Amino acid sequence: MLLIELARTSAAVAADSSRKAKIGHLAELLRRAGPDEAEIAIAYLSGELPQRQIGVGWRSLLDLPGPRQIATATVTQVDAMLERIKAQSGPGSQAARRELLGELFASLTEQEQSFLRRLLAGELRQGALEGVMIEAIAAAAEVPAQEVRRALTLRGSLPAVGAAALRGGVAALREFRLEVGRPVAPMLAQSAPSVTAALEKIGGPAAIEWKFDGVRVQAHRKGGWVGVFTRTLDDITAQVPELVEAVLALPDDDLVLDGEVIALRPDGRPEPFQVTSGRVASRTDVAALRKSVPLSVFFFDALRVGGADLLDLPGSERHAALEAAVPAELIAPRIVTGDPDEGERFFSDAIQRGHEGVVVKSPQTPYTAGRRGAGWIKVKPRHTLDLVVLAAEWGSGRRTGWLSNLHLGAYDPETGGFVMLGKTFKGLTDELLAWQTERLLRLAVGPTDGWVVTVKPELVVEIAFDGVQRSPRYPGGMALRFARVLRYRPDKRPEQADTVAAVRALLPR
Ligand SMILES: Nc1ncnc2c1ncn2[C@@H]1O[C@H](COP(=O)(O)OP(=O)(O)OP(=O)(O)O)[C@@H](O)[C@H]1O
Repeated sequence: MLLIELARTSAAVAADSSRKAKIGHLAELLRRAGPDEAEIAIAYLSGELPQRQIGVGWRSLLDLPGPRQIATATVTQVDAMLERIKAQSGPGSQAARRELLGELFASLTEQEQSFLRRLLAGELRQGALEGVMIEAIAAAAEVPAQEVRRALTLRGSLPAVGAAALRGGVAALREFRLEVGRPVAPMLAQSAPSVTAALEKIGGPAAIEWKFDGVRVQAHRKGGWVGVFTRTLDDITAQVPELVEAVLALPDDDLVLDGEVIALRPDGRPEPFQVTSGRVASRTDVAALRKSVPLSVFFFDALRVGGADLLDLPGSERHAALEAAVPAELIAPRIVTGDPDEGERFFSDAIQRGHEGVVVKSPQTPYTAGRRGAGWIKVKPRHTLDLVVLAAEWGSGRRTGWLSNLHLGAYDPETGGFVMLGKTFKGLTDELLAWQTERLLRLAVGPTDGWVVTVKPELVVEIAFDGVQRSPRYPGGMALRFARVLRYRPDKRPEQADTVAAVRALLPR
C-alpha cells in the first residue's frame, strides 16, 4: 500500500462532513491493506505515530527538501525509515536524524510530505476519529463494532486491535483478555445533580462511596512484580512507592485493582488536588517527598483477584472480591442503600470531610472499561466541566504580557472537533497565568503577536459555571454563565473533555 493512498483517504475523510461517508472511505482503504500494512494505516489515519516520537523537533519539519512528482513510497517503507530515525543514538544522532528525515521527505510527493509533516507534528491526531475508525474497522473486517470496542478497552491500541480484526475476525478479537502488566482504560462515571437523582437513575439500592479528589490508579501485581498506571495508562510505578508496598503486602499475588491515591493531611483531610497531582508527577526526590507529602491509597474495584478475571461480574461481586483481597483501611468508605435520605446524609458527610462528592454505583453492572456507563454516577456539589482551550487573548492592565482570556470548547465526537462555549479569565492566579502563557505559546498554531492567539486544542481545563444558556454568539448555540477556571487537568487528553452533548443536557428546558 502506498503512502499516497493514506494521504488521499485522510483528505477525503477531512473533506466529508458525513460520519457515514468518513467510515466508508476508511473501510474501503482498510479492505485493501495487507496484514502488515493495516496496523500502520490505522495508526497513521488516527494521527498516531507507532514510534510515538522520533526525536526530531517539529521546527525541523519546516525546511525540508522539495517534493517529487511521482508517489512510490509504501507505508511499510516509511514506517521502517521512521523506526531507523528513532533508533539513532549517541553523539551526532540529532544530525543523523535530520539527515534521514531529509532523505525520507525527498522521496515523497507534495501531498505525502504534507500528510507526513502533519502526522509528525501531531496535527492529524483527532480523538474523534476513534469512534469513526472503530466502525470502519468493523465494516472492513465484517465484525460487530461492539467486539472491536471490547478488545480496544483491553488492549488499549486501536492499530493492534484493528489488525487482529482484519486478520482473524471475531475469534482473534476474543483473544484479547485482561493481562497483568497491560493497563485497561478505566471505567468512568456519568453525573447527576444529587444522590437522590443518582439512586433514581440506578433504580434500586446502590453503593455510595466517597469521591476522592486524587489521582486514579490501576495497580497490577504478578508475584513480586507490581506496576501502577494512571487513567491515561501512563506507568507511574516509580512515583508511588507507598502504593507498590501496600500491594506487595497483600497475600494475593495475581491481581489488578482500581483505586485512587491521595495526599491526606495529618488530620485525615485531603490536600488540594494540586498537592496530590504534583507529588504523583514528580519523578525526582521521591524518597524525600514521600516523607513530606505521603500518599494514601483507597481501592474501589477489583478487575482481577487470585488470577481470575472479574470484568464481566456485577459490581457487588467485584466488590466482595475486593473486600476478600484487601484490608478494609485500603478500601474507599461506602454504604449500600436505597434510601435517598441516608444517601444524602452520606454525601453531606463526605463534603464536610473535604472530599469532592460521592460516586453512586450500581450493584449490577459489569466493569465497563473506558466508558461512561450508567453503572457509576458521580455527584458533586458544584457544576464543573472539563473543557479544551482553543485560543487565548493577550491580557491588559495588570495582566499585560500574559495570555489571559481563554476561549473554551467542548469536544464533539461526531466531527473530532471542539465547539466553543465561552471565554473566561476569572479564577486565574498569577501562577496559572505565567504557566498557561508559556504552554499556550508553545501550542500556538498561528501568529502570536495579534490580540487572539489560536492554539492546538490540547490543554484541558476544569471550569466552574453557574449554568448554560442558549446563545447565538457561539457556533453550538449555547454559552456558559459565569465561567471560572478551577484548575488545569494535565491527566486528561482533549478527547476526554466533556462533550457538546453533555453540555447541551444542562440547558434549561
Ligand atoms: N470511590 C470512587 N469511585 C470511582 N471513582 C472515584 C472514586 N473516588 C474518586 N474517584 C475519581 O473520580 C473519577 C470518576 O469520575 P469520572 O469518571 O467522571 O472522571 P473525571 O472525568 O476525572 O471526573 P472528575 O473530573 O469529576 O474527577 C475517577 O476517574 C476517579 O479518579
